Amino acid sequence: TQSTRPQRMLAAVHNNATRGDPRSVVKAIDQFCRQKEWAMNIGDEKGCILDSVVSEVNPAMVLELGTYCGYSTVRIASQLPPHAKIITLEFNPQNAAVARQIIAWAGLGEKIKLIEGSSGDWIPKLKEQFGVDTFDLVFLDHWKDRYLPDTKLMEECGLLRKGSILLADNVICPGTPEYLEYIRNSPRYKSQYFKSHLEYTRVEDGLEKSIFLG
Ligand SMILES: O=c1[nH]cnc2c(O)cc(-c3ccc(F)cc3)c(-c3ccc(F)cc3)c12
Ligand SMILES: [Mg+2]
Repeated sequence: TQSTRPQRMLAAVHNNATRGDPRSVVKAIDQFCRQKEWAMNIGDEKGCILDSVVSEVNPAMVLELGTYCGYSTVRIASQLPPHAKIITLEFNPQNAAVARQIIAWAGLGEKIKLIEGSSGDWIPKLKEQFGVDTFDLVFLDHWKDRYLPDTKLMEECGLLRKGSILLADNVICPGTPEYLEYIRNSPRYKSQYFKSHLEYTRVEDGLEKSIFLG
């Protein structure tokens, strides 16, 4: 039967990355996406901006909305201090199955909790189910129409504290106009735009970094 793109990406990781070496997993995926098949990982150019935000925040608790195949999950987790954790939500079971194997290959299973399901369902359950207090960093990379409702949901569920950082992918391509309008005009956030390009292309895209002011 026909393989899927995520399955071919996983094969590229098994064939080209060293087990237990997260940077080689990231490199193998970027190589696959540049040379073989485009895929919607954040990629290396926006990935470097992600890396700099992660190292600046040095988070103990991270929430990622949208795992896909685990590229950014691995990229973030490889930079976390010991005992720090990332919870990542993925809606698509096929993507989640591939992400679990890519995360395992990178050797980061201890730092990463992958939850299958919708962000709207799971965000209200994170405190009771996983003993989460607040998140130091949230990476929004799931579905453009969910960025704003999920941000409001995180506020309502008390998952953000003064100083929590939200980093949102794709605010230009495909674009998240309602989210940008809210976050840039709300007195409860201070935002900054990082201009970049859509992964593996020359199309403009960017990341929006926002600090929750409480
Ligand atoms: O959905 C996305 N979630 C998280 N990151 C994404 C990303 O980094 C890129 C894209 C993207 C795909 C194709 C294209 F031409 C331009 C942008 C998408 C996306 C957008 C609309 C779609 F219909 C399906 C995928 C996502
Ligand atoms: Mg994205």
